[in-house]
Amino acid sequence: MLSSLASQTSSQTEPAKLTIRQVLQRSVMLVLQSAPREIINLMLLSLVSGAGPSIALYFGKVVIDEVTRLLSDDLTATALTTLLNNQLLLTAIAITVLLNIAIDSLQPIDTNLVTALRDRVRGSAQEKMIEKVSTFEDIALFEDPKRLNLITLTEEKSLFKLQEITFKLIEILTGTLRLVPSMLLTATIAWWIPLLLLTAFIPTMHCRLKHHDQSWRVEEIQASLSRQMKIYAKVLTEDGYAKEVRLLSLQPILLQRWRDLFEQIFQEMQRVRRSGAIQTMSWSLLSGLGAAVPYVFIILGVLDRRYTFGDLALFTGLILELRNGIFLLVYSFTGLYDVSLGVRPLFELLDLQPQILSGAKPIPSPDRSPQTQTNGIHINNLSFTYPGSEKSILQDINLAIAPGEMIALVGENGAGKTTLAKLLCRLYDPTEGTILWNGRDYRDLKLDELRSQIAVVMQDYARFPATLRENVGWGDLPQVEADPAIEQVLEEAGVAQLIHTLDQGLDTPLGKQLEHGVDLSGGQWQRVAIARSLLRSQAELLVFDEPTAALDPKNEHEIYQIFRAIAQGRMTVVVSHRLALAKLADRIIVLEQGKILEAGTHAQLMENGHRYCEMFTRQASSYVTT
Ligand SMILES: Nc1ncnc2c1ncn2[C@@H]1O[C@H](COP(=O)(O)OP(=O)(O)OP(=O)(O)O)[C@@H](O)[C@H]1O
Repeated sequence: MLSSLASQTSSQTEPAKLTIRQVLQRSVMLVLQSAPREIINLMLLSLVSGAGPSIALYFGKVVIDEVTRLLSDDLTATALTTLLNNQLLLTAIAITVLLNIAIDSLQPIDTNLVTALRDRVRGSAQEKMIEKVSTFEDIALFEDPKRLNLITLTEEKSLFKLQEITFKLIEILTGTLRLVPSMLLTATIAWWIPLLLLTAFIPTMHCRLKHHDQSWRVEEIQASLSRQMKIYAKVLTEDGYAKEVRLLSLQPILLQRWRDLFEQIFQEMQRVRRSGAIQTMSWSLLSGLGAAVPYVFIILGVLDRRYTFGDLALFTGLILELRNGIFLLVYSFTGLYDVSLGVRPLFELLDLQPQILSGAKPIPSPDRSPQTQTNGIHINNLSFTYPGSEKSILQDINLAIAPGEMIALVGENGAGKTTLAKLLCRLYDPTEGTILWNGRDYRDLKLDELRSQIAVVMQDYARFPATLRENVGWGDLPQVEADPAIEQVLEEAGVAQLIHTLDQGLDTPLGKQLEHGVDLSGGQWQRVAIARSLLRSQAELLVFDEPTAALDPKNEHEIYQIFRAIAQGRMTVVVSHRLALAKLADRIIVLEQGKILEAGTHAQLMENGHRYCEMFTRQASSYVTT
């Protein structure tokens, strides 16, 4: 029943597949919002570059006809005088020359605008994507392969394709402006010519659309392969893995896996590309033949003296222009379809709705009435299954944390301790049951208010590639410039000396990724993470998940005292395998396979002689023997 509920809730947030029309509409809106000025300027330019060639062709015909007419008359004056005296010829030449100059000289402006447009659109789409992913409250976004594939497709395809959509739209505009005058002029030769040319392109168009569909389906299917490739590339190239990859000589095997995946993706794409190219080529022959018919028709017309030489130059130029226009439009339209398929993941990602939603109610103050049972945190009948998983991790947990109480969660690896800590921070919601804060359901509370009341040191705490000041100050943003407060928490966490040993003190960049960045030892990083949580002095709940894992036993003891001191008057949950730390707690909760096995003070549990006593005795003896 639990699993069906989990799969039901995860399917509720499945993004609805958007139609190509919806993708196009949203892409156009996004492009217009990102770069309105560039779009207007490009449209004006398209007017000139689109309609210009046909107009130039028409005036070219006027020149040829006028020259032919003049040649058929007996010329008495010199050629130059004849030309200078002929108003029509001069005007037609001037317009043709000016149009050609305009078309050529606008090219650099066009390139400039297109580049600016591309950068703006990419920047704006990327910003939307980063904002969405980073503000998505649901941590499960990073644990669901389908959603991870969506992020990969967006990063690797959509952002590029969105830029292309812009160019395709401009191309379509230019193509249409190019097509309309040439179509009208061609129809003056014979009405069936534009129709014939258009019809001849239909199979090519159909074939290209089908090909794009097939290629995109292959890309979608291969998104998970491409994500695997990224994972291997990451392991091979990032510093977090560098030492062990070298020590274990993993490069050949991982590189081979990367190559195999690349080859698999490449071969499949090649197969689709090859079949698409063959089909499109075959149908292009038909459209080529379609263009030959009107060409022959015009030559016959000139031989029959129905058309002038000017007509011959105009009509052959026009047919070429028309064919190019149709060609451009067909390729732009089918390309537009292709890029819309590629942009779709971006909008699907933007449409994703988190399951963790903020409530509307503020954090309630403790109830001052005597004998109240509501204050503090109450976990009632809580069960939990990770989204997309079938396995129940926590079952029927009932636990109350009184104001000011410190509890320790202990148990074997995989017992569910970290999971319970994450639920207390509302990184997930329980699958069944509730967590109450001063009597009010977590889900009803304003999420930012709730989170501001919690200070956390996670098992996999973040090592921000930022300065020491930021690594601590981001624990409580308003205090990021408050040097005395930052210095004090560094002191409490036992790393005050860092300020003096690092070249730039608090403003020293930490982490080797940063220029002039300094790396810290594992224990120093952990203390910086502890200092970060200590800065959040207003927090009512402290959650420490293995906060001393990287500390040496001598210093660990000093940290225990700090925890005890800062836990005074606040609710504290410590997850630890170090039972000496658990011993400090007011109450110890032993978890086993997702259930509470026993609970009580250290003395009570030792007296019970069950699991905790066993674990403590084993650990104490191993400390003695080592
Ligand atoms: N994001 C996740 N998605 C699915 N299953 C998960 C996820 N995180 C943890 N689990 C599973 O939940 C179970 C409990 O994990 P948890 O980290 O809560 O255990 P723990 O008691 O903290 O263990 P440890 O002492 O090793 O830290 C494990 O079986 C683990 O495989």
